[in-house]
Amino acid sequence: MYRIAYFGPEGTFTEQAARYLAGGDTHAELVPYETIAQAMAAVRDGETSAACVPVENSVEGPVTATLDELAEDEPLVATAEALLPIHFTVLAGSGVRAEEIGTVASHPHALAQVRHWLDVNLPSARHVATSSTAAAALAVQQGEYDAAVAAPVAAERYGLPSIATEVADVEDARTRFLLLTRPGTLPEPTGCDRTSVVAAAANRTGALSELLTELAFRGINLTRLDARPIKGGFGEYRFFIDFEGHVAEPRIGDALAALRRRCAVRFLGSHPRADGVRASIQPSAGNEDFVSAADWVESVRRGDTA
Ligand SMILES: O=C(O)C(=O)C[C@]1(C(=O)O)C=C[C@@H](O)C=C1
Repeated sequence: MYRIAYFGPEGTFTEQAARYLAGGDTHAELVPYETIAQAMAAVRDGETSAACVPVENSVEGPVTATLDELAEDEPLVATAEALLPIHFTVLAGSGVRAEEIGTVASHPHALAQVRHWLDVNLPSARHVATSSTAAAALAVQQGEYDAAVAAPVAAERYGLPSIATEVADVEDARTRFLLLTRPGTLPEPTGCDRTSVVAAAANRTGALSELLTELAFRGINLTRLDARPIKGGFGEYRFFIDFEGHVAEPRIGDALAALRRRCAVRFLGSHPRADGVRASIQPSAGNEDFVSAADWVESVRRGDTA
């Protein structure tokens, strides 16, 4: 049985992403964990084969708990990703009328995505952060709070009436989710891939710029750059860098080796992009250019300088 841990409880957006990523695998068992750290520990400990967690949202940016967990402990790699449109449903406790709502609970990322809507529609409600959107729905069901901002599936799951649907301050808001496994066989390159690393750039002038220049020199397009503090070293950061391409490609392998020469790098995976965008290749920076240049160096070494 293929077991996938996910950031739960039941009814989170992450559960929807995990179902999508499980695809047609009817043998996949989805197992909820209360925190992102616990879902990732489950795959590290071998309790599950994979973990599904959110990594970035188009409105609120990185999911820092996921980034920090990826940089620490046993390495995990992303083998697939999902991109979900994010529209919220506002759920009220049974018998609670909209004008009586004094508390509204949700995951901080969700509250941030509907701040304007809440200011206009529930101006006197106090915002309460919960571990996930579904945890907020559960708390409302148990009478702890008056309302929750949650995924549409949570209404049915927790039997709560919705007072508003399709709620989102920013149209087209999306969250990207990763399917993480212990390191092993990589997915095949498709031409529309994303590679992720975390690099501990030295704390000195130009260190980050040198890393980015290695990628720029090879015509590699970045898709994300986030800095997270290294705990216990005030002012020291590690950099999460996502870029187009797959480690199996010569140009990406060359870039990774260059990053590795400069600082400690943890590889976080190469996998197909959910949006299907093809990697842009700059003139003289294609895989065949890297291969033929390396062949030429080999021929020079053999004494064949023609
Ligand atoms: O709480 C949930 O439902 C989640 O799956 C987490 C999460 C997030 O971390 O961004 C996922 C999607 C939404 O953007 C809001 C919350």
